[in-house]
Amino acid sequence: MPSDSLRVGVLTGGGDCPGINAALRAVTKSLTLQHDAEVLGFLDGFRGVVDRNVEPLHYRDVSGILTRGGTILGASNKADPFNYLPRGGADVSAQVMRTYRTLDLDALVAIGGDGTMSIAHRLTDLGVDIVGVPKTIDNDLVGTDRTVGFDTAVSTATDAIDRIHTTAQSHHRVMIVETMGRYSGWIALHAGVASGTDVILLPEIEYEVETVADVCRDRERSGQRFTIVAVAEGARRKEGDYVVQERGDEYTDSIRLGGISRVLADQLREHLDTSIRTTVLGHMQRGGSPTAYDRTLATTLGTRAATLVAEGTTGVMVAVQNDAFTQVPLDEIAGKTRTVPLDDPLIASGLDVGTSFGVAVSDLSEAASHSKPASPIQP
Ligand SMILES: Nc1ncnc2c1ncn2[C@@H]1O[C@H](COP(=O)(O)OP(=O)(O)OP(=O)(O)O)[C@@H](O)[C@H]1O
Ligand SMILES: O=P(O)(O)OC[C@H]1O[C@](O)(CO)[C@@H](O)[C@@H]1O
Ligand SMILES: [Mg+2]
Repeated sequence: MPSDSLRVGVLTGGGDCPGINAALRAVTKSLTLQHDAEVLGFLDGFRGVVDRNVEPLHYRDVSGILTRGGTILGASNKADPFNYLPRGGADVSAQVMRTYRTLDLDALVAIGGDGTMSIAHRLTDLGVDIVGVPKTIDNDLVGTDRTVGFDTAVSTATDAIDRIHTTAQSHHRVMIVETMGRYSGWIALHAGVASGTDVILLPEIEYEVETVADVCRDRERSGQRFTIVAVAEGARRKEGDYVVQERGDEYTDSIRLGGISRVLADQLREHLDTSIRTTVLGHMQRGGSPTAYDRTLATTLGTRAATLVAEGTTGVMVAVQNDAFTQVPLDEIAGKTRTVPLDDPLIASGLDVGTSFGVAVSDLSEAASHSKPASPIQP
């Protein structure tokens, strides 16, 4: 169906998060209002591209979704066209190319996380013109300081830990709160510092059980008869393994992390008589209305993606670096994970206010001085 006007497909890949709808609204409104483009929305991420399950997106379709969590298009984290799980892991990228050409698309906007950007990069090599928009509560995409959804997840986790605080205090307990984030500890670090937790355990710093137990004991001795621990789902004890909730080809990465809070509780019980309770925040962190920050970030990144598509700059992801907006080539992002660097200023500030990161401060300072830039993690 040839057409003179710009035709752009848009999809939302990977796990959902607050602010995706705000980005979708920005992309669609900007393309239709400023560039007179036609916008087509694929349903359920790349699944919709493979199955050609697509709907036109008009201005009115994205009116009123700025504040709404989730994604009106639906998402899938099992629809990698190069390893298409609904068809036993087959390579169905040729089907993606057929859809792209049959619909006569000029470009595709992919709103997603690291997995989506890796797929986008491979499709770029096949001739698809793609612009990525970074979203994920995990904040683990390289090339951008912030991803849409992270700020809201941190707010939700902070609010939850604040609530845990009062019951911990009343019952003189050790309370362990488990956050999401896969192999990076951004949510635990930010929510932990924001809520003043006593211990923050990150995937980037393998913890020592004895050090965590010492913090609880020292607090009790000094009259503070409760301790709050924020633990990222990807955290593990020194020389220990990741705690995996489920394994299977149907899961992203073949591994679904989860359960470290209960493992840690059992480890601490070997050292403490104190009552210990655990809370897994889980998918609650992915829900709710986006914060003002996530709404403005999504709107800025979404409109910039539309502008890039209109001027023909593709093969990039829009990004924010040092408070300035920019774009990064997809080949610099694909297959990488942005972990928390040990010299992150928030770790230093946490240490300054007496927060433990589960290891001796001297060990941490030593490691920070040798810390390398973020690199891909092979679990
Ligand atoms: N390095 C990679 N290269 C190619 N495909 C990948 C890679 N990492 C993940 N994928 C695939 O990308 C798809 C989406 O990945 P994932 O579920 O991680 O979503 P995402 O876009 O990264 O968003 P989020 O991490 O926020 O959920 C999955 O099908 C996954 O198998
Ligand atoms: O949607 P699922 O398969 O439960 O995935 C959960 C994972 O997705 C995320 O919510 C976002 O990547 C991670 O923090 C978490 O480990
Ligand atoms: Mg991912």
